[in-house]
Amino acid sequence: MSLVIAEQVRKLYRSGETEVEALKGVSFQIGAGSFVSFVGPSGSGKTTLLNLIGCLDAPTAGSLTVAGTDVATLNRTSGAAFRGSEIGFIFQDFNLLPVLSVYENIEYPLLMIQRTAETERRKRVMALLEAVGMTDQALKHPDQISGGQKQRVAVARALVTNPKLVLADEPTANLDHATAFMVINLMKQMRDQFGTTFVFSTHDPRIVGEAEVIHHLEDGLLKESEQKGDGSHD
Ligand SMILES: Nc1ncnc2c1ncn2[C@@H]1O[C@H](COP(=O)(O)OP(=O)(O)OP(=O)(O)O)[C@@H](O)[C@H]1O
Repeated sequence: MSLVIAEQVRKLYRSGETEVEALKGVSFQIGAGSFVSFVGPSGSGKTTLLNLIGCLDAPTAGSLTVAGTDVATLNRTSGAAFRGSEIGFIFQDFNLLPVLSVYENIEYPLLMIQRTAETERRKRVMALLEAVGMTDQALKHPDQISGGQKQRVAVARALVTNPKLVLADEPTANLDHATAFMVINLMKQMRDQFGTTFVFSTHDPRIVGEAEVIHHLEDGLLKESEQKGDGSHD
């Protein structure tokens, strides 16, 4: 079953007289429960594509379906509700709130987006803290933990709403190689444990090999797609 279906997706940015065609017609499908990477040089369109899949922006042409919803049918309000229930986000600069503890950062989407009751919130946050190995750091604040630990917290926060899809734009850009490798493998473990589909972008050839499906973007076009092994998992 495909969670994301893109057909001839184009994105044109206009500012004044200038036009940039960031995506020039890309087609692909992302299977539910898969671990996928978009790789390509700077300016190839990775962020643009992840923003479209994340319903943060709309395609100029073509069709894009995410979790059964044609993203063109979403407006500002329904788009926000859709993202809140179906999609988790991980960012390269972690985006943790400095005034909140590790526990509160993970809990935040449940309060702000899903308005979950307290007992259920506690249950979910504790389970995610455990899953990402951060239980003993729960009361610390972001400035008291390492970059790798911050990204672990961000992975937990992305998963706490139980989304079908987690999107990570260059999640390892601010991490050294060993830590980058650990974070990517944590994401893979989370896919195994929760069945969540993970899609990340990178231009780091050292970690891209960890993905099971690799889409190569170049100048707004999909040049090649590789599937490693049989793509199946338990
Ligand atoms: N908001 C925007 N307005 C105008 N042009 C844009 C905008 N966002 C991106 N672009 C252009 O679209 C193209 C693709 O950019 P995009 O950020 O998607 O690439 P990328 O592969 O993510 O690059 P990087 O690895 O450097 O983040 C580039 O030419 C970029 O300058």
